[in-house]
Amino acid sequence: MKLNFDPRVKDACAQNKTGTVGLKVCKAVLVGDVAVGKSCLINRFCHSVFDMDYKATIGVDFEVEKFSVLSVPFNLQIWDTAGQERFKCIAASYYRGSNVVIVVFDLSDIDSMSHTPQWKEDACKCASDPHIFLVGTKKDLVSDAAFADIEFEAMKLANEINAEFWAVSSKTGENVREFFFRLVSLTFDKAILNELETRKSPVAQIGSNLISEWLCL
Ligand SMILES: Nc1nc2c(ncn2[C@@H]2O[C@H](COP(=O)(O)OP(=O)(O)OP(=O)(O)O)[C@@H](O)[C@H]2O)c(=O)[nH]1
Repeated sequence: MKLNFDPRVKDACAQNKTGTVGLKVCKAVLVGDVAVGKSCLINRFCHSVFDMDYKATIGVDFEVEKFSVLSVPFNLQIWDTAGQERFKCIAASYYRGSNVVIVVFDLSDIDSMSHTPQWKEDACKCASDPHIFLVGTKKDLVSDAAFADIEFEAMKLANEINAEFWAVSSKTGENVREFFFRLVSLTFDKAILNELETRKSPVAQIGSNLISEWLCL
């Protein structure tokens, strides 16, 4: 899959012979109703597996995927939260500092889509200017005709909550890698552009360390 990067980001990375652009870390959090398929989406991407049996997430789970993007190391932290009401408080304490909020719903359960604006609002309260994705799962369960209607509604909703819409299936793997690679390229771009911005500003320097490095952006 071909990833598109901002030309300034490409230049900065191409000139990074001395490794001055260090490790970038991105925190992504998945939120959404019970059993919409959050854990399956992560397991499909991180471990290439799919399990038909439902095992509820207790509180939160966590995975790290390591990439090299344009020769710069990039770690994607993926936080899987529980959809069950009784774990909501625990899960919410892990939203803090997220760079990406992935609001998940089940394409075969329209109710789960109607709850996504609330999930988004709760998660974004503690996130830091995050990219927002609206992800419809279980695409394999809906017919093409039904999908066309749901897609129309989902795009409208995505527009309202400032999100990018993706439809995926963790069962077949459709769009899963494409979705995560898109997420990685967007957040990598943003991290590098932030760093370039910070470098331009003399007040942003503490001794010889850049604030962005100090903050691990
Ligand atoms: N057919 C189909 N089933 C799926 C898909 N993704 C998940 N499922 C099923 O949906 C059920 C719930 O999936 P999970 O990933 O555990 O859901 P969750 O959102 O993490 O649930 P909580 O941990 O309770 O919040 C499981 O039985 C999965 O096998 C999919 O793409 N297609």
